[in-house]
Amino acid sequence: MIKIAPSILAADFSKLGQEVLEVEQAGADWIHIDVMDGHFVPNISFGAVVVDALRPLTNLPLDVHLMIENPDRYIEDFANAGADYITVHVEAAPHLHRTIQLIRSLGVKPGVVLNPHTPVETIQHVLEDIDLVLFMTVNPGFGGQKFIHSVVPKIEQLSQIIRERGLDIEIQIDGGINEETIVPCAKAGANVFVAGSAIYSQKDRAAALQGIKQAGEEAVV
Ligand SMILES: O=C(CO)[C@@H](O)[C@H](O)COP(=O)(O)O
Ligand SMILES: [Fe+2]
Repeated sequence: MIKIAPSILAADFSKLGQEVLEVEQAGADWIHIDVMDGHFVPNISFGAVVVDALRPLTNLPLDVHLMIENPDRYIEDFANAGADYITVHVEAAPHLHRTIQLIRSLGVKPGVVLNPHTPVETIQHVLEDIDLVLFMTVNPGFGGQKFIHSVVPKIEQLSQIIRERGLDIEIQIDGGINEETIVPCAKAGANVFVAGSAIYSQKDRAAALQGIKQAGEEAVV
């Protein structure tokens, strides 16, 4: 089953609640929340107060993508704010088991994120401990960037490892996802897709979201 997680980074922040409800009605499966600190990535977005504000509005899973240094310092804030998934970059988490255990101990599903050039081998020792792997298909920091195709073999590599080890891990893709780019990723085994500009920049967000989802579902039949 293909899940779509609209990224609110591309939404109109002056009416964020409405923007979330609109994609929920359009059939969104999760809400993707991009947290940027201006250090790990060259951009600043928002913090846990936004998760806290959105939590009462929707029952959809809130998927928090932390693009920050020292993620351990802020994980409790995001858990208390109501995050369902918290994903941390392996490039920013040198004590990865500790970080994953912290997320799990707070009742939140842990995930790890790989930048486009970071090898799958870097997470092979934590796969038994996580619920989600997020492959970046752009360099993190901004919405609206071009999809990097050379990530697709990494998705295939992880899918094979997951099959061999009999694990239950969601494979999420983030960056430049649209009706075309979802196809090779879904074929490679990914099942959760973040889409920011491809949904929020469209007048008919419902048609955009459903078009992307349908393209993903058709790719795997
Ligand atoms: O994490 C990030 C960017 O760092 C993403 O979640 C973007 O927000 C996705 O935007 P599009 O590439 O779909 O416009
Ligand atoms: Fe993201």
